[in-house]
Amino acid sequence: MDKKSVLLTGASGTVGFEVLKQLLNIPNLAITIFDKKTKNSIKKLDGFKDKVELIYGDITNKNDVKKIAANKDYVIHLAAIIPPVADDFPEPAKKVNTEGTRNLVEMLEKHSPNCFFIYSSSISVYGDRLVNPYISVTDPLTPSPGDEYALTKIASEEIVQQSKLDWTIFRLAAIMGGHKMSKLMFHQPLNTSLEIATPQDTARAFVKTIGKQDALSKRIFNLGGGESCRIDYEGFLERSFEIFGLGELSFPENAFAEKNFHCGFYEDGDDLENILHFRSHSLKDYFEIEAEKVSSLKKIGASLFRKPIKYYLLKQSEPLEAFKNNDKKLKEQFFY
Ligand SMILES: O=c1ccn([C@@H]2O[C@H](COP(=O)(O)OP(=O)(O)O[C@H]3O[C@H](CO)[C@@H](O)[C@H](O)[C@H]3O)[C@@H](O)[C@H]2O)c(=O)[nH]1
Repeated sequence: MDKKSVLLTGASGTVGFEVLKQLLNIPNLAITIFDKKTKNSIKKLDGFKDKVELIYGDITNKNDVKKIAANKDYVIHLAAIIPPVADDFPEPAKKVNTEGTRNLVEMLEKHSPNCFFIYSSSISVYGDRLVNPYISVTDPLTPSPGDEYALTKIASEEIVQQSKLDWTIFRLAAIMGGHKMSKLMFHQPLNTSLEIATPQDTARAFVKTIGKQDALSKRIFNLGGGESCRIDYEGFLERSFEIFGLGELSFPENAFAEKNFHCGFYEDGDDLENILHFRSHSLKDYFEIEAEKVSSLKKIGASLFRKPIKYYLLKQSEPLEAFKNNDKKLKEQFFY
């Protein structure tokens, strides 16, 4: 059998690193990985040097991208700046997410015109779906105000769809596991309908695109964990706090936003599952995996320092800050 050649960008990321590990289990693949050179990427990727072609570089730099663009059969493009950084620094996010995608697409059009381009977009493109949480790919793209990241993903989707390459786009649901807790936890309204997917299942979808080009070609899919991965955000946080030893979810009124975030249930999420069969985790599995990561010592520590930890978390709540400062604009953004 012919050796197929795969390029993976963003290989040290939460999803990317899982993709890398799974790609290595597939026979007859020549794998090239590309990532920004950082302490984290060096730590995670250098050990794979003898198994893959490892190239560090800047996705926005034409010379760097030229080095990885030739003779590829599959390109899994994950390199991106994600929230909260993307929303705090919209210009770099636009440059990396949108212009980086344009750069990569243009180089591939020249040097690998027959490759299959697999792009990772996000559920954030649908915006606030509190009222109508069942989401389909044909729904309007109406990002929440201030969601700069979603705008970069919408612009990139357009670049991909208008390219001369063959492509597929996956709009990723809430990927849970592997990300650090951030101020974003307070941007999500507690009554949000949440469908998660683990990084492992998400990665499996990307890896299983290999050999499935015909079924995926020029189509956009919602990628989520399915019915067994659904919960409301409050329930999700309650169980997470329990696992970490943080006790009850006891935050004051106005700590959490009431609107203008994203997430929902993917009504047509089974379309991708029926083609790729990538799901293996339910919510129960997710919580078990997370619980295993928390050592008894960590859990005891968290129970002892529950109060200061929650105080520290609460300090990051922008909705509460907006309320306290009576910041009209932000209050309108976060509350009814
Ligand atoms: O200029 C940059 C900035 C980031 N990266 C890399 O991009 C990856 C991003 O990973 P991470 O921040 O962990 O994001 P994930 O949660 O894995 O994000 C995945 O899922 C998102 C949707 O949930 C998509 O938007 C992203 O493209 C996709 O990588 C990492 O390897 C970064 O080093 C670059 O290569 N160049």
